[in-house]
Amino acid sequence: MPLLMIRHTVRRSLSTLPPLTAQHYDIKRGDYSKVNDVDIELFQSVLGDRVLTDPALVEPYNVDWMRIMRGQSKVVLRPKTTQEISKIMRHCNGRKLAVVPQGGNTGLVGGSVPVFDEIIISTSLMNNVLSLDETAGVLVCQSGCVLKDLDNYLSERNLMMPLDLGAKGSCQIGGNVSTNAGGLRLLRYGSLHGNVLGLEAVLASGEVINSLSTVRKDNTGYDIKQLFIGSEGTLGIVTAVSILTPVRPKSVNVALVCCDTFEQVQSVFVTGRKLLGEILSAVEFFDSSCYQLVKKHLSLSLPLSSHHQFYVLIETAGSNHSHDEEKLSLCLEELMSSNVIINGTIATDYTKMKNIWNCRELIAEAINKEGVTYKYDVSLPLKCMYELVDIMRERLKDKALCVLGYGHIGDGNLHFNAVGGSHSKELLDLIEPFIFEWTADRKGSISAEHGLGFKKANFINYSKTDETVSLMRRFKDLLDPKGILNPYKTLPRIH
Ligand SMILES: O=C(O)CC[C@@H](O)C(=O)O
Ligand SMILES: [Zn+2]
Repeated sequence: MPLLMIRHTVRRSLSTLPPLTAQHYDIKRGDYSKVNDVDIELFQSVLGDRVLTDPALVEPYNVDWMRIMRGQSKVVLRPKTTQEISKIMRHCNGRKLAVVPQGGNTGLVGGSVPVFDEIIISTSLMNNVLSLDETAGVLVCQSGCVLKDLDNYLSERNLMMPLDLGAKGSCQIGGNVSTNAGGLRLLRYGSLHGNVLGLEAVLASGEVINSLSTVRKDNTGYDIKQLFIGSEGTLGIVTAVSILTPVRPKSVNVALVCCDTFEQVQSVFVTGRKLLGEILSAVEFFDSSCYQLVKKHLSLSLPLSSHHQFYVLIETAGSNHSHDEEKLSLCLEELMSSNVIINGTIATDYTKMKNIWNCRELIAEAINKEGVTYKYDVSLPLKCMYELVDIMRERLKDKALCVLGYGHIGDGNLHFNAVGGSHSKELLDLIEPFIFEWTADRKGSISAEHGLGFKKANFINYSKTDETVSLMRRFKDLLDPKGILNPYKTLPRIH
């Protein structure tokens, strides 16, 4: 029996330009069958009226959050149970019908929407909490639970999700796990590879792999769940997750500081780590262009003047409010007296704290309102992280409306965004493959946390060796021999 039914909320983007379809990408449809009436009848026999074929209802599932990619799926399936997914997959595999699993559809690399007419399997109705062990702090839930709903549920029990991201109001835990989402507190709580204790997944054949362990230590051979974390729905459909839930901190403090140079931003991080130690829970940075866009599109009241080059958000999470606040104040004083920061403010109440976080968390939303965005999410050594933005700003001058850099400085993760007035091949060619080469030359990763999806799949070799990609293909062939699960994604496309 489910313990709780939770609500599903949807984040919408307001961009109005028509998204690109497969024709724009010069890629061929795979050798898959087309959905026919007999297939629809079979789906209806399993799901009843949870089969959508009305084009108006299917449309939102075909278009990604950024509204830059559109698939042409004719059918959306909305299962509620693992067994229903298993039956659907058995049929699709037998008929060689391609499918795309979809959670909250908040991905940024085109991984969650169809490219051609893949059947969309939405996990939105799989939103039950299955168990919570409050003593061990282990939650087990279906994959369609919305991240924020889970966190709210846990907060009533003084626990929290180890993961937090801007899309928390719509993204689903199954999507988070499938894409190995990083987010805002990885610095403190670590990645999903460490926090997920177990999962359940349905393979292309319909076989259910129950690896839903709830123990912290399980050293019984190959750790199969790790293969599904970050596989972007290409190896199986994650249907349930078992995850660690840390104790919710009693005291949270947030400061925003501003700097003139990126060297100073790095010093904020180094000093913060040294002086705040174990209570440091997030260090995020954004440049002045981000701040300007947030101001322009979201009319937030900005806590500091908008004329500085860089802003750094520092969060502490601990158990003793006055002690933590004092430590944070001392840290800011030290940064001021050593001329690392120009100004800074500490939020003294929840509203101010939320306002500072909004300035950071809503950057992606503000950028989306500006125009067609070329998004890159790279891991780089801290010392050369912003150099990339400077180089790109020079390279794209006169071609891009706006160039922005922000990200999770504590994780060495830069989000580089360039905004154009419309879809522009010229702009794209100036960015790619240059940005991947530059990143690979510095031993970075071409995807720190967003995944490869459709957009970055063909560039995997900048971050993985031929032998590794070949091994990935062998895993794919083993688990999905007909290649029906999320085709055209993650692995490089062979034309
Ligand atoms: O928009 C982006 O490039 C990053 C989105 C997200 O990962 C964030 O950190 O806000
Ligand atoms: Zn991010």
